[in-house]
Amino acid sequence: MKNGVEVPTVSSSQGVVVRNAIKSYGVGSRRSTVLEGLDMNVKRGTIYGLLGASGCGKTTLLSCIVGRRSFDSGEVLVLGGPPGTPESGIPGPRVGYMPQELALYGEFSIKETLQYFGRIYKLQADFVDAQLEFLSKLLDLPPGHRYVKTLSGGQQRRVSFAVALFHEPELLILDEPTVGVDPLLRHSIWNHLVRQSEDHGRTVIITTHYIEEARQADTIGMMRSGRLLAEESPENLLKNYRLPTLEDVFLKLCMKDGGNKDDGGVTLTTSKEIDFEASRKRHRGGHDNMAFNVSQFDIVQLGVESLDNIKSHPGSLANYNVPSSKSTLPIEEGGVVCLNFNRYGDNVREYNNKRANQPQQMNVSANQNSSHRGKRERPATSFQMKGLFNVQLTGNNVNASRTANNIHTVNNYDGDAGQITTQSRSRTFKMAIPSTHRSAALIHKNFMQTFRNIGMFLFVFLLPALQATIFCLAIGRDPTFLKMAIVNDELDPSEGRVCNYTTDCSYFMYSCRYLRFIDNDTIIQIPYQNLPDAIEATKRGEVWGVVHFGRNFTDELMIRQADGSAASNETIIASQIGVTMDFSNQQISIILQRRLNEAFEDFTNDILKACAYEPTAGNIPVTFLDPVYGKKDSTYTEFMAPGMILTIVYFIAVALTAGVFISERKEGLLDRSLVAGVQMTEILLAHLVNQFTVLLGQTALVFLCMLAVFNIPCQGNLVLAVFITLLQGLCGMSFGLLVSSLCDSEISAIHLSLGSFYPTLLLSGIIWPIEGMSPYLRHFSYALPQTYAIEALRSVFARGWGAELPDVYYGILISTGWIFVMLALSLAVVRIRKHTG
Ligand SMILES: Nc1ncnc2c1ncn2[C@@H]1O[C@H](COP(=O)(O)OP(=O)(O)OP(=O)(O)O)[C@@H](O)[C@H]1O
Repeated sequence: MKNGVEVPTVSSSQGVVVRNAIKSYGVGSRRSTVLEGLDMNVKRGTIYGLLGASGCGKTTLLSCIVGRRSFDSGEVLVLGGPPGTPESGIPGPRVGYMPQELALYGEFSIKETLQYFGRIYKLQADFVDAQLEFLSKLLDLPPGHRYVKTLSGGQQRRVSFAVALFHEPELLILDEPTVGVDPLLRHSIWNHLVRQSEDHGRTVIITTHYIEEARQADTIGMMRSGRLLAEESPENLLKNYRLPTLEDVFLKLCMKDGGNKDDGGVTLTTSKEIDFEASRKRHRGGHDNMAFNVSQFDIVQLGVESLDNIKSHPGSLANYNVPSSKSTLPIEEGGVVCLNFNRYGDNVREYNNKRANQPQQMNVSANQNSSHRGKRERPATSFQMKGLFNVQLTGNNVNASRTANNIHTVNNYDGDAGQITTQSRSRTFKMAIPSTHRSAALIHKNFMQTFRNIGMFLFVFLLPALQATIFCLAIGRDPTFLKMAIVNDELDPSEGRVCNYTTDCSYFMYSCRYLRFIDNDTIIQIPYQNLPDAIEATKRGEVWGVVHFGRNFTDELMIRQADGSAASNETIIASQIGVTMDFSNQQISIILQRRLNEAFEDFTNDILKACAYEPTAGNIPVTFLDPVYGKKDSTYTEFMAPGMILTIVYFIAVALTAGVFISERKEGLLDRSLVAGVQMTEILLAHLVNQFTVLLGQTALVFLCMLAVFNIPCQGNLVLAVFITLLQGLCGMSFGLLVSSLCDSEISAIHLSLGSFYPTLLLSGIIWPIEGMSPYLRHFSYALPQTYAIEALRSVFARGWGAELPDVYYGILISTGWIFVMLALSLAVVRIRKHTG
């Protein structure tokens, strides 16, 4: 017992052992317990049928067995070790997992699907082909070239089943494989499973809703409300309860359980099959003759006394069937004694060092019984270990048991790197070195997925350039063809209100001369007879405003010029051009004001020139000389362009990354890949390669569009500008990953992404200068992932600055910092959710 929890006893015949498993979902008041102290024993080489009503916790249990979730408390040993440790071989090719979801890539053909998993398992091509042929017949699969997405639901489930079977794993975990399969095929599937267990010693755990088909299982676990009501052979269940069908037995058990939940009246079986007592006695007696053999992947704990014996009698290792002279670990038919030092960590290190220096070798070969229809490599189950000695001491007794929690150190063989690494078994973060073949398989798969749907690919690839084009066409240009009412009381009605003017130095019809300088592209002049009508038209929204000239405008303007500062109020009023505007649209009002003022400046310049004066003498004395950076007439488009480039690239990366990961998780593909031994780092790496390649193309097109087509000026180093953009793309990918780790569905991911889109857009200085914000908000804004990056890109574009200046390198540093922060947050969320959901 440990902390009141019974320590699972491991024997060579046990495939899966679960003890006192408790699992809840949710937190606080929403917390609900799904598994309530469940015990389970699955013998090796047998079929275990897990039966139970929908929602009783079968899938939860299986996902904990394959290591995709973890129990709140309790123990699980799979193939001799807790999931996630090298002893269990999970994740890895020793297990074949069929989740409840289809877990298939719709764009792949059946053959490509098996080839992909073949690459993950590093299987040889001829083996994959042979298996495809065999399983096609067995499962009545459609031709291999058929795309998964074009198959019927039942056919897709059979392909999913084939994926779990085809690498011939030691342990098959099948979550409702026979759903949607016709009775004939169900029969042949069960026959196959029986052959697998009987002829090849494979262990099968299968859940099904068809209770009667489970008669072919060796053991049946009847589950209800997170507990096993019975765990027996079908024959015993029928015999013990004297009922004709398993369904009747299950019903009876449920009724009994409903009446008295604490006493189901069912005895659960436990297996304690290795008896080391005799060996222990011999061992205590004389230190000499202790000898025991263990079968494959048994974990043996040795007591302190045993270690003392080993230390004081180096030769006594021979007594554990370890001939020290040959420096070979005890192996019998692929069995391995895995000795774990726990309290004696130093001794382990010392001992391991010694062993490592010796040219010892241990061949660990799993699945000796399994047949091989073709040649294949088994990266995790057939390998050579050099100097692996891992001895655990838990007390004075030699026993054959271990717990998940009291093993703090396990030795891990990295098949690809060819190294044994010591790592913590506790819930600490561990970073695995990506394997080349799995990474290559994932990258290949990602590219196939990307290019298979060419229409979608082109849309995604061209989308940023399309958005950039739309931005340049729609944003920042001056409004044109704005209607203004012109009421000119200088015109003579008797002469038909004709607007004549001269271009010489004469004082004649200045109103018409002024109107001539109004930019016709911006303002359309609509003549009105009188001021009230024009004002009414403005109120009705027919024009943006009224330009009004008094009856004696030219004369009064002359008097005003002549009188200078002595001009009377009446003269000033009579000489003004009265403009009454609809100011409801700020941008339009600003542009109208600017154009009317520019027209007046041009008008005075024209008269002064005609009268042989210096034309600019009439201008206001504030003069803007040549700018240090930028152009005097730079547009709003140029101001916004850097922010738009980064926003487009950032949010496309967010959407793509979040979309890929959420759909992979929802469809069960992530679970299937991870159980197959794929590391999260490899999935990330493959996505990075794929996404980054697309990002490079997208960035090139966006820059081409902005700079070459729409002439947005870039004064600085183009490579630096591209680098900042790519960093923001990576930042977006990291945020997408965080979104996918937080959200269960695409809808919630869209909400979160959109929820972050507008604050980012508004707070990052894309639309409006940061300097316009309150000082407090400005601090917050600068902490966002895009603000400094936008400033940096703007400085490169408009000022031509390099990475040595703070405005630029802050952008680079803060983007990089955010990438790491968001990656770390994603991993933290993934780990928390593994334990809570
Ligand atoms: N991620 C989760 N968060 C909260 N509750 C969950 C989660 N996953 C499962 N549950 C709940 O846990 C209970 C057991 O679910 P589980 O999927 O293990 O049942 P099951 O026996 O496999 O059902 P079925 O036969 O229908 O697949 C159900 O009530 C389910 O709603």
